Amino acid sequence: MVLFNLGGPDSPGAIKPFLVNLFTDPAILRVPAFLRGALGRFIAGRRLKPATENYALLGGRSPLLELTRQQADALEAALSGEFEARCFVAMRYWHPFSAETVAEVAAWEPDEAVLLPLYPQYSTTTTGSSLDDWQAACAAAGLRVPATALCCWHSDPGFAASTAAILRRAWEAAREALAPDVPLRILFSAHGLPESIVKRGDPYQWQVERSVEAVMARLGLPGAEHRVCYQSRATPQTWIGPSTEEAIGQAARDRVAVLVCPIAFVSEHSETLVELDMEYRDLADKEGVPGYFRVPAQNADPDFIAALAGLVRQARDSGRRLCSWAGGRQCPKAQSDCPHARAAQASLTGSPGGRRETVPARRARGAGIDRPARVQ
Ligand SMILES: C=CC1=C(C)c2cc3[nH]c(cc4nc(cc5[nH]c(cc1n2)c(C)c5CCC(=O)O)C(CCC(=O)O)=C4C)c(C)c3C=C
Ligand SMILES: [Fe+2]
Ligand SMILES: [Fe+2]
Repeated sequence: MVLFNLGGPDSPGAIKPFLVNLFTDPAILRVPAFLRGALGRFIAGRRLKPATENYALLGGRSPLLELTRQQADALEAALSGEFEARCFVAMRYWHPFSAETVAEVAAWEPDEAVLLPLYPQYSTTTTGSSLDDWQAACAAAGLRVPATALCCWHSDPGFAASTAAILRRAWEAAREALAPDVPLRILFSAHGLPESIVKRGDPYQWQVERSVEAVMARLGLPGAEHRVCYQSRATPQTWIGPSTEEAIGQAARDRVAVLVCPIAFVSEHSETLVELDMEYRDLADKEGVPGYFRVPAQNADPDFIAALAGLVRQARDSGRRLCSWAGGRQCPKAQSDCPHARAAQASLTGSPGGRRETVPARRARGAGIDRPARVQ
């Protein structure tokens, strides 16, 4: 298995190159290639001060890698009795980059790979970018291994149930802390996206809404009031809304307390620990919201890890059905399975799928896993 996430700086000196990597990604900065380098570095420079201040509050570094490694270890342990599996981590904008992880994977010589982006909802800016990067790193290293990518698991029952259980515990703690006559509203806060990206067909917002429905259906609190909102606007363009700040302002006007539940992040990092726990809490105090509570991210919660293990089992049983967002079409609502389970199969496996081929079989026909060139 390979778990993908965005990555975060591991020291104050890493913040600038991390931001440059992020803002020069063509999936994030959609301008002609000849402009992207200079413009991306300019935007990264503008973001450096606030990002540095945020990471300083976390000791100068992001906890994301450590928490993702804990998830990887827990997932490996959860599947250990069933098949020989190792779980690797690849980050998009800071170490370990895909190229580094491809080298590790190649050295282990697996029969097959399950690619599991730790983004429940598909966005071209996250899952799409990570899988493209992985594919490019595999091609550069000559790694050919049958791979299944789990691209959209926004409504997976295990994900929804484990999230609902964590939310339920937080709801009960919040209710105990509040006076009985103060209403409590759940704010599902997802990372925002520029509106233009959604208009061009990115299914992320639609999938966020499906996740919220799936969690609410399992929460066991009929009538609990909830809203969806979007945080972490990082550029001056129009982003999808309402923003989490607006939702907090509305809660103040409605005189209701809020329980903020991250719905697009499955680990703690700067956008939960700083933005949600510090900035938005301060805003809620300032606006006079009668109570502010936050649902913890899943991290290595055992039920969540069991859900990931279920996804991996499903992927292995699927006959290597690949799922990749190709062509910018919206997920058709009627389709319960992932709607873009087509084109990437050939590109990731080098074959149109079908029976799994083992490492010895590939070697026998001279097409074994090539050892990658030295990784930078
Ligand atoms: C145009 C900019 C950005 C888009 C689009 C975007 C989408 C997006 N991001 C996540 C999850 C994470 N983002 C993280 C950090 C981060 N993201 C942006 C910008 C965009 N993200 C910036 C500039 C940063 C750096 C931090 C900062 O400057 O505030 C992180 C990791 C942070 C950490 O502490 O490790 C995650 C995770 C999602 C899910 C998403 C779209 C769906
Ligand atoms: Fe998909
Ligand atoms: Fe982000």
